[in-house]
Amino acid sequence: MLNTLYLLAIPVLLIIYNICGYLLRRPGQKLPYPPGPRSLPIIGSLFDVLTPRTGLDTHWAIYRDIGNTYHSDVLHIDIFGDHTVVLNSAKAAEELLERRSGIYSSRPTMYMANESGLGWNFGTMPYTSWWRLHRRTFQQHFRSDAIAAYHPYIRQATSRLLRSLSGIQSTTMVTQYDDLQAIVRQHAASIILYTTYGITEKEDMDAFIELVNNAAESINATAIHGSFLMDYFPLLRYVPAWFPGAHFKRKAVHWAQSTSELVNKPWNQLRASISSGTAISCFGTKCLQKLNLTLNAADATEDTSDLGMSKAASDTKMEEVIRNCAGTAYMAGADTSVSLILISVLVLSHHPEVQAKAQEELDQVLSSAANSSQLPDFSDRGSLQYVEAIFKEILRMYPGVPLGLPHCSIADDVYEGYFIPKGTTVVGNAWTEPQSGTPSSKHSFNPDPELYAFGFGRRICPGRHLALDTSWLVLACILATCNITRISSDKSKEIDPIADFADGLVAHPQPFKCCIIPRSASAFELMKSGYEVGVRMEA
Ligand code: HEM
Repeated sequence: MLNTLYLLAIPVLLIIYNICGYLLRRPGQKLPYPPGPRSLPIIGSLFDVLTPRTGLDTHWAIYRDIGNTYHSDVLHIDIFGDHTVVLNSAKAAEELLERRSGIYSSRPTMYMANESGLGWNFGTMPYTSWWRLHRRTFQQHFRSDAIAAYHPYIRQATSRLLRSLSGIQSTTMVTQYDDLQAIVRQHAASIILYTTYGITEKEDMDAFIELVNNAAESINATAIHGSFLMDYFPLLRYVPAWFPGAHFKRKAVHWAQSTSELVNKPWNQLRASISSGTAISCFGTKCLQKLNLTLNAADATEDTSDLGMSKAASDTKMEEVIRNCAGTAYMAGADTSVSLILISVLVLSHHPEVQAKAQEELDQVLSSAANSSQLPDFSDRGSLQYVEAIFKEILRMYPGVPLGLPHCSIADDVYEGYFIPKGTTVVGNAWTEPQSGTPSSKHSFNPDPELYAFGFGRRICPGRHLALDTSWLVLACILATCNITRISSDKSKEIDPIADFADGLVAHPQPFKCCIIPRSASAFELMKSGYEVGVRMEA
């Protein structure tokens, strides 16, 4: 009975919602919306977006294909009166999200993410002074020059990754996806936990890796606009979790538990280590130290005026900002670099000729360095142009967060004669670059994929310097020491690196197998010793 009532309520709410939307439409709106699927009464283009074509369809591939159908790089999708504009070209994304960033830097209200307790994650916040305060606090410590201070730890973590890969190699020829994924996850999480909270203890690390793996599911599932009906019907958030059919609410309650633990547990641990005098210098300690210095200084200059409250009240708020930034970094950094490294391994396994050419370059550059038989280091990066080209090409062909986080317009706008109303969700689709060729077919890039894989304008990923340094070093070290091959006896089950990705905010390849084999006995030794032998200091 309750189920029937619930099902009847949905169309009634839809009709009221659409009538309100129609009545509220601005009279001046004469220009057409950008091209897109025909909008049916009430539901709009819902079926064009939802229709599963194969079990492996992803939102970014669907958007790209709809764009091809309508021969337009700017698409308009209307679902239940909610406007989404998808930008399927660098040109359109650059014009709207970069040049007109004054209009397009907000976020749509992410109802399901908020219900899942993600309101503290500043990636989900609209363009307000509260967001600006978070962004400024975060950026100061994740700039390119600030990241260089973490290079010694990134080398250590890369040594651990190589050692684990060499361990797999000694026990079995075939690298199973689960083993590879576990090694890469451990690597990414250890770097972000160290840089953010100064966490180095193995037991702590393991518990926190498990925590972020559970919590990352929430942002992965909720951040693509329209993944949940609640994005179109905010009223659904008032449905109680016990209500029949309200699976989404039960999911949100479950996620809210992990996301709350994620933002609080490592933060409380950092606070405790500061109190006991055992804290390691990291994002959290540096921010808190700066806050204390500012509070104690007579000429305090920390700009908290944005908060619109007294200095005393803003102290507590500032600590909340720092805690939120740390939690956002922890969540954003633990999953994304994993996808980039796994994609790199998968793509390289399909291109032995590219590996051979990169190894030629690496051998040449490393043998001319003062101490031969070394691993590539950050100071070699400028000389490794072919490795750089591979890295950029992988970012271009397989951007790890293809749709980024949704932007939202805060004013009416017109682009190429099309009307984009205020409040439109605007999505830059980075998955539209050609996925043909080999991961080495280019040496110059316009646009630079290092930028476009990381989003746009004022919301561009502020963690990209850490992500790029971390992933580049892994790629260069694996290329220097290993050959990656496909499993020839298992061809029927090979993963097509172009098609087979799981849908969600972060694009993870479907499980695949490969062989990661040391190139020689000395390469095997190097994998086991890592940077511990002959670490070169930064120039
Ligand atoms: C390969 C790894 C990564 C990729 C591909 C990536 C990509 C992205 C993309 C596409 C966005 C959305 C930008 C937009 O709205 O236009 C984003 C946002 C963000 N990323 Fe990353 N990211 C990566 C790693 C990281 C890391 C390691 C951190 C933290 C240290 C981080 C922190 C953030 C934050 C805080 C935001 C939200 C920015 C805001 O809303 O103002 N990301 N990232």
